[in-house]
Amino acid sequence: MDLIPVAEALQRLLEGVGPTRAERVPLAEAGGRTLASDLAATRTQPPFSASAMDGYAVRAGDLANIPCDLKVIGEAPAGHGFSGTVNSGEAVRIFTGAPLPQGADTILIQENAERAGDVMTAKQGAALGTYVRPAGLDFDKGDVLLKAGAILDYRALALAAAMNHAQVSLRRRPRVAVLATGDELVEPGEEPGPDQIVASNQYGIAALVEACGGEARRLGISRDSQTEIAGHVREALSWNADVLVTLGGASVGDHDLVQATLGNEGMELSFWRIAMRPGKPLMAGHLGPMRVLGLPGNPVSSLVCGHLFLRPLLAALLGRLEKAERQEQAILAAPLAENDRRQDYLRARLHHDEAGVLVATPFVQQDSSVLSCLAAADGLIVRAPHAPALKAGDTVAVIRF
Ligand SMILES: Nc1nc2c(c(=O)[nH]1)N[C@H]1C(S)=C(S)[C@@H](COP(=O)(O)OP(=O)(O)OC[C@H]3O[C@@H](n4cnc5c(N)ncnc54)[C@H](O)[C@@H]3O)O[C@H]1N2
Ligand code: MOO
Repeated sequence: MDLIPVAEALQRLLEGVGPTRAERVPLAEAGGRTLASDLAATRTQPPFSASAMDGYAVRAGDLANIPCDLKVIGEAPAGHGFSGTVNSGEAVRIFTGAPLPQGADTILIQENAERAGDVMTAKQGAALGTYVRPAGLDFDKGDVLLKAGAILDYRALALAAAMNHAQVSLRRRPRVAVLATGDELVEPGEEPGPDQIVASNQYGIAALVEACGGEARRLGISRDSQTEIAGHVREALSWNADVLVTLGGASVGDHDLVQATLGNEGMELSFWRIAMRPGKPLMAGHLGPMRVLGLPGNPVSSLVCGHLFLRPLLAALLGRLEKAERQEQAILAAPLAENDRRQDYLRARLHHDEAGVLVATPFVQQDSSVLSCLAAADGLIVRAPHAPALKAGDTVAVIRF
């Protein structure tokens, strides 16, 4: 069977994936989540012309000849506007955030004024409108400032609050069940038998899911038994998982039972085996409404495939605005041999040289079981199938973690 190009696999994976349903969530619980609909301002901000500094509300025309004396006729702290009018020759003591009184058009900061009783001496002039924030400087009622699909990061969250939304309509977090498979695996903290290793991927994938706005549920480790794997698949279905991610058992060995088991459970296979390294045995399908992403067992293969496929799948389920992987150009620090038919993803350190140019240094060790290099890498060098040999100083495409 031919290996499928990465771009085609990604396109097929995302085909027909729509966003999860919307739910109303209190703003305090909305951080990091995704808006389901556009958010418009319910009020104008600032709602009135306001002072941007502590000082005196004056008429700019009164400051034509400096120094000059103005009569202080009242005070306007934030939250308590002055109700009178500032006429020529008058000033109001004002504080940052207070509404600009009627008649005044300019703020003279207190550093440029001297006060004696109810007389203020202006020591410097101020151009018309200085330190006045006009009403609507930030936004007007009805302005759509956050779009459906935007992530409510700390900045967007503050803006939603300023727009006076106590609740927001968000996409339900996609549910992702994560199943590790293999007789050789034990959970971290357990004592492995003589032929066993500690399983790692399920923790990495679950963390990736949470970081991408999903809700992860680790189903534990299934032995290499069709009955046991099937039991976990049903568990994922009864949890109403949007996605089941299986780890391992995806290749061609006698004990690689995941695909066959899923097939017996009714999974429709979308594709299997991708022209990429690591990650060749990646598999995708769906079992009723539940998408299935079968990742290879090698830890680096699982996590690189998670980065390249699971992240965009979660973005699509959340209806997020930015889905495409951003590639950058970097200068190679070491030569690379000609590539074979699989698109290569090489773990690399990235840094900026003295001239500010991005430099990529591939790790010598690229075995797909070596997690330490993945954790130390800043990104991946991407090499197209059959890319020619490169020397140090040549340009490569990179993606950052
Ligand atoms: N004859 C062939 N053999 C293999 C091929 C092939 O095309 N022909 N493909 C190789 C490639 S590429 C990969 S990648 C691996 C992936 O195979 P599986 O997805 O079936 O993974 P396993 O065999 O179950 O495990 C591979 C490796 O990873 C370890 N593993 C599994 N799960 C975990 C986990 N949760 N945490 C940590 N480590 C895990 C497992 O012990 C194995 O060492 O197949 C090649 N073989
Ligand atoms: O594709 Mo496997 O993921 O090379 O190691």
